[in-house]
Amino acid sequence: MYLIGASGHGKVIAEILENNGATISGVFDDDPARQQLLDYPVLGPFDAAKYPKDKQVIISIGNNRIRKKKARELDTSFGTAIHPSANISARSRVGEGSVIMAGVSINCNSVIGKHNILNTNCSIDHDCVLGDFVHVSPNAALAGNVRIGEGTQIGIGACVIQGLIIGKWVTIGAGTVVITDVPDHAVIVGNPGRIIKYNQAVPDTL
Ligand SMILES: CC(=O)SCCNC(=O)CCNC(=O)[C@H](O)C(C)(C)COP(=O)(O)OP(=O)(O)OC[C@H]1O[C@@H](n2cnc3c(N)ncnc32)[C@H](O)[C@@H]1OP(=O)(O)O
Repeated sequence: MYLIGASGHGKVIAEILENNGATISGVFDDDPARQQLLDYPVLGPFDAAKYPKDKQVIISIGNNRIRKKKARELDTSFGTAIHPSANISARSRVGEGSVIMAGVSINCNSVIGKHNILNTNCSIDHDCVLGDFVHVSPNAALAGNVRIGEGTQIGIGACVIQGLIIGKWVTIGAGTVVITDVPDHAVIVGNPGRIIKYNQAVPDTL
């Protein structure tokens, strides 16, 4: 597996892969200041043409927009990293490029999009549908039948009641209690959650 992104998020993914007995064949980052990720030297920017195509890639970048931009740029196949302690229903699906941290639960009939981050101990209940490039932060919880649009971040410890539709490129603040649908690009905080502003729109062509 190749990792693109040598930040703290990359460390967590590297450890998951190690736990699973996978081989990390290279770690890459565009930032020349990043020289090392755990025991792995950072090999500079990733150039897909230079590396064998038989190995898969995970984009280990926490920022949803940057992760999407990188995914669009790369003509390669993407792997997943799923911590052995994650509890994933056999009736749910996890898209390519997604990473599932320790203690995550995904209950039945849920669909997790591509390049998602399901962070430590988050809980995705039955029949949820998450778009691509979503990040559900540590200890956040989605009740049943929740839909999340592309690029949205659910903040640490936030919760979303059942049946809601959360738009794309939304930010749900830490600890927010979401009890109504949320429109695209909204930033919402508090209990009950209220919109405080809107994120800059992200073009579909990003
Ligand atoms: C492994 C990992 O590290 S995963 C990363 C997990 N990280 C997160 O979940 C972070 C989530 N981010 C937040 O909660 C942020 O506070 C955001 C994105 C909601 C807002 O950040 P900013 O855009 O910088 O807004 P800012 O800090 O200026 O706050 C704006 C107002 O909202 C309030 N506010 C911000 N966040 C919250 C929150 N989570 N709950 C309640 N109120 C909040 C602020 O107090 C401020 O109120 P005021 O205008 O009355 O002073």
